[in-house]
Amino acid sequence: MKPFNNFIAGEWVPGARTQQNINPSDTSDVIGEYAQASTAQAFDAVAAAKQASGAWARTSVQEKSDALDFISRELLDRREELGTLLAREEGKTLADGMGEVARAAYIFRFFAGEVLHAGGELIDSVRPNVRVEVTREPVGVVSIITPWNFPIAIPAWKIAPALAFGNAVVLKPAELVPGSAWALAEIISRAGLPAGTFNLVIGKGSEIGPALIESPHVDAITFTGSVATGKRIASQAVGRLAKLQMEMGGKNPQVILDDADLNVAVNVALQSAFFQTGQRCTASSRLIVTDGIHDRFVSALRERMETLRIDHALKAGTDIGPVVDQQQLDQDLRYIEIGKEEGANLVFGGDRLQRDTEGFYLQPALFTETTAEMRINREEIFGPVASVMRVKDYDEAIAVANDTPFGLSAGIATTSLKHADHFKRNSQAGMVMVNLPTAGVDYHVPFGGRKGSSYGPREQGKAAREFYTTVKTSYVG
Ligand SMILES: NC(=O)C1=CN([C@@H]2O[C@H](COP(=O)(O)OP(=O)(O)OC[C@H]3O[C@@H](n4cnc5c(N)ncnc54)[C@H](OP(=O)(O)O)[C@@H]3O)[C@@H](O)[C@H]2O)C=CC1
Ligand SMILES: O=C(O)CCC(=O)C(=O)O
Repeated sequence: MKPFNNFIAGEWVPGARTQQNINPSDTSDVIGEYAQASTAQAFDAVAAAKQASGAWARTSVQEKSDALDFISRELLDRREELGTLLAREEGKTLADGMGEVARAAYIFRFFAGEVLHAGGELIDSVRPNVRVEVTREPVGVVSIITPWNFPIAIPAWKIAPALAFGNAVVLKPAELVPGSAWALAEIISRAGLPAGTFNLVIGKGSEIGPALIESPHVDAITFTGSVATGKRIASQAVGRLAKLQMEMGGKNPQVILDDADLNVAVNVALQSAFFQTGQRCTASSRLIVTDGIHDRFVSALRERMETLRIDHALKAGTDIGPVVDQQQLDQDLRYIEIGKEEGANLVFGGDRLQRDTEGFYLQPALFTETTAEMRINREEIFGPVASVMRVKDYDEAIAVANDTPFGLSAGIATTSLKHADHFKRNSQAGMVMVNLPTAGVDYHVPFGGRKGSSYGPREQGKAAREFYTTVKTSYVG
């Protein structure tokens, strides 16, 4: 099998070794051999980006916009092929894989437009005969470190604005899912960028990550992943004052009030907690339900859970694919045991499932009679495991919802305008959903959270400009 190589300084470069990319729906299916970059190669990629950054920054906005548009079109044209690859390597369903590729395409299209809107401000000075210009310049070299759960959308929503605003890039995708990132890199390699503007290094974060964080040539680091890795990266980057943006975990609440439409409530809970195997930082794992609807809600949710088809990600009719790998499956099963030991009532699921192919299949699990202090309600599991907390009224619901070290996304199911409005204003989360799942966001508006979930400027939409540019104020006499 011919390996898929790194892309450094405009060349496809073999790594120090290779690693197999395995399908979590069928562990006998090897998707490909992917290069593993050495530390020296990671430094080479940073050096190449440093060298190229000036040329790309000076490239006309028309050429920048055309390049991003080219990438967008090809992603859209190939959404089925790339969606299949994504579903094969990550385990989300084909529909979700194709949806994610389309989302990546629309992100590139959005930033192809943003390139043309970049501009500054002309402001009257407080002094006579002086003019003030506020402009934005590229930050320089951006290291992009991404997780496995959105193998093409997350790289896209970091690469597209980085390039749109004139930066050079080094991408390090999660080692579990190099295929989608490689395919995206291959498209970018044909988009007409000067050599070195975009670089891909595939490999283990603990080995090549430090080069992308500690090199003095790296001006900014954008990371999505776990809190533990985020904190490690922050401590390495802040010492040399690199610009930093981090999206990390969540423990997102979904509030269900007595006055909710039961169907809506069950749909949002089912979607947010279990679809895409609960492997979304925006998934809701804490279902906070008021007393008057509690029993009806639990029984209706349970009934719907029984109908879910957990199977091979590429099989027609599959609702939920496998967990991404053995390590994540072990973590999910461990938390299910912890929940039981803590005295929570496992009303449905939680079992390992056997299917026609050998994969990491897990029946989504629902706990009831849980309390806010339980570890299953405080720690991010990142799997299809949700717990119901019974509360007496809205006031208790919002207090419980906010009682978490995280603050990414929060949802409420209600028909009360008063409660919906109060929740929007008082939820301590970066994103609030009313009668919608906590997961599944638009690509053209700000994305990010508060507290332990996020650090640094927001991602996506117009807000992305803040991280990928630096402001200059010029005074002209
Ligand atoms: N808030 C958000 O937007 C999101 C948050 N997440 C969170 O991410 C976690 C799951 O993703 P996962 O990929 O396991 O997260 P990790 O934090 O383990 O990994 C994220 C990325 O960081 C890399 N990495 C690991 N160690 C280092 C290091 N020392 N230096 C530099 N890079 C490093 C990883 O590489 P490698 O793969 O090679 O280890 C990977 O590319 C969950 O906790 C989830 O909540 C996930 C998606 C979105
Ligand atoms: O919910 C979404 O659409 C995005 C979620 C996300 O970025 C994540 O889970 O990593």
